[in-house]
Amino acid sequence: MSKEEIKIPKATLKRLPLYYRFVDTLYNSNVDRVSSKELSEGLQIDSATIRRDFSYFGELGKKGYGYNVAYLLNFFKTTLQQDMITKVAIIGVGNLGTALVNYNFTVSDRMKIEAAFDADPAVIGKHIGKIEVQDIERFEQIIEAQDIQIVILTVPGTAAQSLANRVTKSGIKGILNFTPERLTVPSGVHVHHIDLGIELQSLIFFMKNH
Ligand SMILES: NC(=O)c1ccc[n+]([C@@H]2O[C@H](COP(=O)([O-])OP(=O)(O)OC[C@H]3O[C@@H](n4cnc5c(N)ncnc54)[C@H](O)[C@@H]3O)[C@@H](O)[C@H]2O)c1
Repeated sequence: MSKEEIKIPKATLKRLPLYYRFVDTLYNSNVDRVSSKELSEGLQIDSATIRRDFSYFGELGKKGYGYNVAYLLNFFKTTLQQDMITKVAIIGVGNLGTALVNYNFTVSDRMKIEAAFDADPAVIGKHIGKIEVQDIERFEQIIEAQDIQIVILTVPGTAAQSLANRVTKSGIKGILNFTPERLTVPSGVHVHHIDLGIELQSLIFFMKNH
């Protein structure tokens, strides 16, 4: 069966960047091979899950040999389309937005926040590193000119849905939503919701129960 015919579960896809980052670290430390047990210990994901995840991607390793790190790295890189630069815009340059623009994804030099927007005249025109905060009124014009593919929302929850409507109308197909608001978007648009509260809660749960 070809890779295209296999429906890879969302949970597996969400773990891909973790695998990528970990394998990249191994590669940079001159490690040649890694077993699913080592991956499991390093990533704190049980080895059965790792083996199942990897089984969706075909023959990535040999039994008893472990996985070839260079091969894995290349595979994850391609799968994550790391060889294409993904341009990201952020809307809402307050506490969280400023931190994210400053951070600008050290995991990869192929994903970049290239534009930032806000509605507050006190924030518009500010520079955060190389990024100048633009007036949200100019959103459509700028994302088209800069070929932006993903939008991060770090605005108050009350502004999130109307901005999501505007963002999807402009043709953006991916939103990373940090607001507490559950967004309704047209089909074909992907929304990932990040909630530190839920992450913490699940960490506490695992600490208590495992
Ligand atoms: N997901 C998480 O784990 C997490 C953690 C902290 C905060 N948050 C959420 O992230 C969001 C931002 O938090 P914050 O502390 O940075 O808030 P903040 O008030 O510091 O920043 C929000 C920014 O959005 C701007 N804004 C408001 N309406 C806008 C609009 N229509 N268009 C463009 N810009 C607009 C404001 O001018 C402000 O600069 C909130 O929704 C908060 O609940 C999420």
